[in-house]
Amino acid sequence: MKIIGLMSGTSVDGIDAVIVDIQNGVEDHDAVRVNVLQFATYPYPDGVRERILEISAPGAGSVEKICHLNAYLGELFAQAAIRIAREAGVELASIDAIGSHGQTIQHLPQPQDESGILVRSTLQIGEPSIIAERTGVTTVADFRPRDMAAGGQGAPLAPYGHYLLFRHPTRTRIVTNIGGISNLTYLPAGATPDQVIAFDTGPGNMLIDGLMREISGGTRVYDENGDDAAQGTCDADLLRSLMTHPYFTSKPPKSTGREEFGAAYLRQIHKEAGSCGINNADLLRTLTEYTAESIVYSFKTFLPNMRDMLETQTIDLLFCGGGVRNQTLMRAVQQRVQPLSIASVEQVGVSSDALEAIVFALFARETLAGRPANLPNVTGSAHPVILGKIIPGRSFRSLGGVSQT
Ligand SMILES: Nc1ncnc2c1ncn2[C@@H]1O[C@H](COP(=O)(O)OP(=O)(O)OP(=O)(O)O)[C@@H](O)[C@H]1O
Ligand SMILES: CC(=O)N[C@H]1[C@@H]2OC[C@@H](O2)[C@@H](O)[C@@H]1O[C@H](C)C(=O)O
Repeated sequence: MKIIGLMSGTSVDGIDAVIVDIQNGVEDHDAVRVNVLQFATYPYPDGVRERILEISAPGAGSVEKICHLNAYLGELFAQAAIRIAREAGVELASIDAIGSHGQTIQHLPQPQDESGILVRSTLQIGEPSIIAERTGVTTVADFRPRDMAAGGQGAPLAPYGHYLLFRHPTRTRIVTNIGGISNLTYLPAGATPDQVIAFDTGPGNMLIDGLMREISGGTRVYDENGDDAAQGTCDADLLRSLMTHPYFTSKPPKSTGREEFGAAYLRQIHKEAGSCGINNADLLRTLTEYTAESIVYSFKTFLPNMRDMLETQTIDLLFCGGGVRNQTLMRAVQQRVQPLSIASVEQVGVSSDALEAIVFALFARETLAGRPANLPNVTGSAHPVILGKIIPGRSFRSLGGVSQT
């Protein structure tokens, strides 16, 4: 079956769109083989990123703006689906489903007490009704809230996709996605779903990107190849101080976002750096080392036998997401996991850039087949749940499936 996956992540750099062809029958989910027919990232039109960040910031988003952007992003996601199909030379009518993550504008996974009712919330926008209407294709979206309703963090969800795509009978693997936020999935050799450990490790490129925008007055949105950070020197005292952030020692299940590691946090870091007389180049290098340090700290703190496995090189460390292009960042990770050599997911045959969109294409299939795609031991939900909301397309048909437990 052919499915389109659509994703815009916490970097808010554009819409990742993929068309995958899944050869296996829908009942055969445990040995899924995904063939990527086409992948592209369609940048947001000018000014849209800023508008998304504005409505994501505390106190800044009016309900009108959110309501409008939900519909506008729905249009942009629909255009992305239509465009990727055209570029692949595939008729929309032959697409079985679209899985759309949408754009996270708020993620509040810590329960807030409302007179004894514990409320967790998360909001992804990019109206799926518009995607289904414009494409005629059954669209599955809004994957996170159901996991939250079952007591989970609603994130990270990709680990189930990582489990389907990367688990190995004899090799233990860690898949680390360095997007805006970084998240890892630990897959012990011969893993069963309940053995997967996964969580957000903290900042990915978010702080690096934020500082680059500031330094360049908005003309540069990331540190290309990590070249600027390579010119600076890490400030060991600031790095030590940053590593005292309570997120790192808090035990999984855990997930995070811009709320914790976004603009307000960067302002705080700036203040601290300023009072220590740290220049911009050194601050950029320090933030790059901080990102690497927090990722490797997570490996060593929360994953079993990590130190031994690094020593004996009996683990594959696979990286994906835009951060793999930042060579200074990847060198900083490499130095911290010696003697092991890190690799990209590309080395095991999966596109690093397309991976998150592929995962949401897979999730659409799981939902339409009536199968849960959350991992309760990862998100903390009370039980497995079928994720998402289904907007029927023109020739909607249920793929059958099992009832939820
Ligand atoms: N050539 C490059 N050099 C350095 N960094 C790069 C390069 N290309 C991309 N990046 C980084 O990767 C980021 C985008 O990564 P990605 O698309 O994986 O993030 P995302 O999917 O939006 O985030 P998340 O996974 O947190 O939802 C950019 O914002 C930038 O920081
Ligand atoms: C709330 C939200 O959108 N979280 C994203 C973000 O980007 C990376 C990390 O933080 C992860 O928790 C998640 O995305 C991936 C796709 C996930 O759910 O696994």
